[in-house]
Amino acid sequence: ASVPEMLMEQIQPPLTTSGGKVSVVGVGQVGMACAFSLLTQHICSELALVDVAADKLRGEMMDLQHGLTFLRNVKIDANTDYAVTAGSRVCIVTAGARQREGESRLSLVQRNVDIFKGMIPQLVKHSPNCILLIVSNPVDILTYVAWKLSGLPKHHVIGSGTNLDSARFRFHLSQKLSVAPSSTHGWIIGEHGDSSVPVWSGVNVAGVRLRDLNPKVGTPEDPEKYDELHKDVVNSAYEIIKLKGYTSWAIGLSVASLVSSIVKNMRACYAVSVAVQNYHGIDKDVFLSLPVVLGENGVTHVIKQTLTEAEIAQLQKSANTLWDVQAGIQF
Ligand SMILES: NC(=O)c1ccc[n+]([C@@H]2O[C@H](COP(=O)([O-])OP(=O)(O)OC[C@H]3O[C@@H](n4cnc5c(N)ncnc54)[C@H](O)[C@@H]3O)[C@@H](O)[C@H]2O)c1
Ligand SMILES: O=C1N[C@](c2ccsc2)(c2cccc(Nc3ccc(F)cc3)n2)CC(O)=C1Sc1ccccc1Cl
Repeated sequence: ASVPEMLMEQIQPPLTTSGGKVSVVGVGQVGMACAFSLLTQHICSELALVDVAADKLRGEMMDLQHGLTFLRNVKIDANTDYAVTAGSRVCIVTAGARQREGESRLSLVQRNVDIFKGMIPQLVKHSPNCILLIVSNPVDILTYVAWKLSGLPKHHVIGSGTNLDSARFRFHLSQKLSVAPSSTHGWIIGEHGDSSVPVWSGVNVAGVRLRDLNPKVGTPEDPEKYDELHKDVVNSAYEIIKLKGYTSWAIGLSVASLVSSIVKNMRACYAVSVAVQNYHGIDKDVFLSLPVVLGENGVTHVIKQTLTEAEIAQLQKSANTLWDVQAGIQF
């Protein structure tokens, strides 16, 4: 008899799949930060990695596997073949071409569309009921592209959107108030990145709105310059790129938080990129960030914020800009 046969008596064959499988496509800086955050926060019971760079892919898989002694047992697998992702609850997409020096957004979009054409149908073929979570940039446009290529219902496709923007905003607010970031609340919505929209009416600590304490909060006339907090969100993104060349830890943690709400059906609220046609007077078929409820079947509710005319105008301007870029895409 073999050692395993002498060691243990099999009662029944163990299942080869679990209910908590998550796949990450793209094992670059962002993808690996997502993977590490998922593992160390015990969010998934299975993790599959995919990339075109076969050696890096295998190296990252082995390196994570060797840390399992210090974690709960997670089945970690990796392959350039998408079959490795079969049965995933969530597929996180961080793969993509990086913007070249001076490259136009449309050019970068088309290069990423061409990458998505080979990726998205494969993910859906192996996990037809998965939630697609797009991180690759430009994230709002690529979330629309992923939805178009996937054939999935819109509420099964989300982009990380302004989840990271909001997290950075809450951090900067926490530093100004000397209160923990988890207790300083503020929602940034709309287009991810330079044109995001801070909803100042909702900025609060323990339900006390800063606008009720000082109506000038968020306006250029504010002597305490709270409006600088939104500028800091954008500036810090550029500063990190200048300092370390990429961003990883905050986006990895923010993505893991989104995945946690989905796989554990927590129904927590996040500002993520969703199909926004017919919300706030937006008539274009685009994806922008709004506060939504995330559960195991994806987006179950959109929170109906009261926005100012200026905020709505910014959303509609972004919707038109994205629609113009989307019109130029060769699917
Ligand atoms: N949404 C956000 O808030 C946010 C924040 C940070 C970064 N990002 C975006 O995340 C993306 C990844 O950033 P990064 O720093 O990890 O880039 P990276 O270059 O380090 O990693 C990209 C990975 O994608 C892989 N890849 C390329 N083509 C592929 C394909 N066809 N199939 C599978 N894998 C493929 C590459 O081999 C590489 O490992 C970028 O688009 C970046 O702009 C988004
Ligand atoms: O923290 C980042 N880093 C990135 C980055 C990561 C690796 S190389 C560049 C970043 C940083 C700064 C600008 C920028 N612009 C951009 C626009 C469209 C694209 F398709 C790709 C990148 N992107 C990618 C990205 O989306 C972020 S969040 C971010 C960016 C700009 C403004 C506000 C926020 Cl919250």
